[in-house]
Amino acid sequence: MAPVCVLVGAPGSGKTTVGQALADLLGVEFRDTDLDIVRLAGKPISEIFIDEGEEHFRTLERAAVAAALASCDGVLALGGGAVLAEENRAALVGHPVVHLSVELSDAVRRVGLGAGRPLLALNPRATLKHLLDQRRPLYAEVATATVTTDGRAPQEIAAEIAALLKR
Ligand SMILES: Nc1ncnc2c1ncn2[C@@H]1O[C@H](COP(=O)(O)OP(=O)(O)O)[C@@H](O)[C@H]1O
Ligand SMILES: O=C(O)C1=C[C@@H](OP(=O)(O)O)[C@@H](O)[C@H](O)C1
Ligand SMILES: [Mg+2]
Repeated sequence: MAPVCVLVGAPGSGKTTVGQALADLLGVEFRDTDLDIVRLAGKPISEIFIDEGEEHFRTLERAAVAAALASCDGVLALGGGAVLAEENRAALVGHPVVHLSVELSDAVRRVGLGAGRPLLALNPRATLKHLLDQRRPLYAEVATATVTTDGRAPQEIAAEIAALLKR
């Protein structure tokens, strides 16, 4: 069992939204490692960061990525920081991985004040700029395809990915 598509990209690139739209379009399961972590921990990600810290969240995330890659046969969205771990990047080799690319202005507009995203709680724009600079090479490293999301509707992006997967 393996996902038909794994979505990676920065916070606000639309992994969760486009992932759900793509799963609906393909008639397959939608899985999101953030939702798996929240369900297992029994609390929101912001509370995991407050109570146990980011390192603990990353440990839960590595386990969630490994479990989802082994058990999901639909569309799988990862959290934006999953690619930071070498273990996760290695686990993605051989899977169809789509990088949803987003420029700073659209990402800022979409995440707003960063509600629910603890890393963006303090200064969303500056933090997102830093995250994008740091992570763009990592998203590119794991991706087998890149799809631009700026100024485009989730349905349109999902349709482009569906067409890519048919090739
Ligand atoms: N292509 C898009 N155009 C406009 N808004 C979008 C788009 N994709 C996502 N959004 C909105 O941006 C916010 C973040 O989207 P989300 O899917 O949670 O991103 P991610 O999972 O990559 O962090 C949500 O409010 C969502 O409705
Ligand atoms: O970029 C990150 O490090 C994070 C992104 C979030 O997911 P989204 O990319 O779906 O917002 C979530 O996993 C957590 O808040 C950490
Ligand atoms: Mg998400």
